[in-house]
Amino acid sequence: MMRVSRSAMTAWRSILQQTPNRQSFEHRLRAIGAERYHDKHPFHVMLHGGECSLTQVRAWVINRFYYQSRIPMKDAAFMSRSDNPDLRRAWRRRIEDHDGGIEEGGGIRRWLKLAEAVGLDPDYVASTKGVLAGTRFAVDAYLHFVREKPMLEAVASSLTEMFAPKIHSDRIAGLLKHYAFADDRALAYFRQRLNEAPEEVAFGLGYVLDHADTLEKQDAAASALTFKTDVLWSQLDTLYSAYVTPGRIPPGGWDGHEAVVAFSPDDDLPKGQRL
Ligand SMILES: O=C(O)c1cc(C(=O)O)c2c(n1)C(=O)C(=O)c1cc(C(=O)O)[nH]c1-2
Repeated sequence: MMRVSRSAMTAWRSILQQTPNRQSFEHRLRAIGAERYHDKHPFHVMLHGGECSLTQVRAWVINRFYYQSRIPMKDAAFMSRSDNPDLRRAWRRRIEDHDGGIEEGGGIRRWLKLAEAVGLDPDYVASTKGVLAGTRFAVDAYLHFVREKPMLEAVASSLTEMFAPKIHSDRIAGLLKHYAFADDRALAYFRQRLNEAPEEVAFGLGYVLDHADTLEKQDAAASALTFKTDVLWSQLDTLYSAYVTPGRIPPGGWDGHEAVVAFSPDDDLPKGQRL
């Protein structure tokens, strides 16, 4: 029988440990979403289950706009750091998705259609006045992360999008079922994301799996994705604290009345708590 020395065994074990397995790494990334993605946040459970008052829906639309508005800024920041034309070419459609062309607009304009549908002045929403400080802090942290961290981590932080199609489908179904304002025009943002996100995810995931070629890099990428789940969760925590129980709106936050321009059919419904 061939004898293997203890030192050879140790060397072999360490080689095995340092050789990252692509499949198990992808599994590890997906497990982060299964455990921490914001579909599980109580605010989303309320929103999709028809438990939010219209005021709470409006607060969400106002605050979430801040995230929308910063996404193309973070993508532009990302592109500005890359000297690789192939990477920039693949990435630039993200900016087009959100900004669109002059005539048709993109995701930002579609979000403002949602703002109109819930009876808010879209100019107010676009101004980002009334956005909670906690929302700004969380979203700005994402922007800084993508500006400053290694490219691998910057791409990995976008991978929460792997979990977004399910939340967008659940949201379309939930809003249509429970809220009179919800129609195709109001929900166009989410339907369009269902078309856009899969290609972005395929590219981002491929990039991360290719470039995380050591255990150390895999750990860094997993931490980046975890950080991003925190960014998303924190936005909903601050919203919940301000507009759900006990409804403590901090200084500077939308007061529940400003910029409400149109009576929405949902104003009539005796749903949940109203501010
Ligand atoms: O509705 C959602 O829950 C949700 C989540 C996320 C996400 O997981 O970051 C994005 C979006 N929507 C989205 O619409 C979007 O365009 C988007 C871009 C990104 C990103 O990090 O680059 N995330 C998301």
